[in-house]
Amino acid sequence: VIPGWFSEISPMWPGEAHSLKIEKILFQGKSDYQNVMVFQSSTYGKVLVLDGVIQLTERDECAYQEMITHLPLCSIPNPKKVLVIGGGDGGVLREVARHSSVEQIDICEIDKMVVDVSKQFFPRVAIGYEDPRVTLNVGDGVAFLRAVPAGTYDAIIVDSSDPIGPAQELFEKPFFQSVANALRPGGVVCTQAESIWLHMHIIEDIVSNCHQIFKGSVNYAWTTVPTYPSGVIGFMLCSTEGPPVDFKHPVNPIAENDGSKDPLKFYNSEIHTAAFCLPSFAKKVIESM
Ligand SMILES: NCCCCCc1nc2ccccc2[nH]1
Repeated sequence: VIPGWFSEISPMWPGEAHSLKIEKILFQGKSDYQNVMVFQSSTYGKVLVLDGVIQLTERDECAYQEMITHLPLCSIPNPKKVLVIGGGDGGVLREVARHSSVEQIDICEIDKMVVDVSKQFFPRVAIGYEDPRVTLNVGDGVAFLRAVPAGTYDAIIVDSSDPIGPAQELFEKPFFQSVANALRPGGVVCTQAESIWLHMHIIEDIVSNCHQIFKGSVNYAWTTVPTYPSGVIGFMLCSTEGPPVDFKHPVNPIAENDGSKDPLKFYNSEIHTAAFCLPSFAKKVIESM
């Protein structure tokens, strides 16, 4: 441990640890589910850490929040009802709210402390909660989805942490099945799907489960987030049987400057299409299934 530095040590990336210089620790707490910490870094703004793993930094959260949201929502013509599982920081809500066709935004986050800490320390991320279309449910996403009537949502975004800790069940087959049930025909899901540099085996399992459950299209996309180990993180994009969804060519363009307080910083239609281009070592696993 280097004094004055935070190192992100986790069994999710053995033998490596991304480090950020700490200016000041702003919050440390333990919720019913995990350790929660916020610190002011010297070059990435404020940083949110759960159980020692960086969830977001002010400097680069735009890449993750914009891509996990607009890859699915720009792939269907007229999203109206959207569900967010996880995403308690509010960043995905901020991005969903940019879509004027959306009428209802439900979110199910298990840890109230994440919501409260984000509102206190990350107001430009938690601004998503201010949209009148948003309903917050504090609880387990697995139970929430079991209670959702079949075919309710046009899109579901699973902004989870990793399969170590409270999000473990969000990577298992029964959960994917409950997501498929909650989507309308031709509805879409986008999930946080790890790193092709670090987690090809986890990705292989996720892609296999998705092919068994989602009878529309199944695609893997990825983006760059400098403060995530390996510098990249990916997304599973799937659609249920019904009107075909071509994830690679957005049908529903989002204005790159939609007049909101914080305009898009990362997503655009070219990077949407590019996100599905994979290096050969990943392509041969993912696209051969
Ligand atoms: N909203 C949570 C995003 C994920 C945060 C935790 C995390 N950090 C990662 C780095 C590389 C691959 C997967 C990762 N998962």
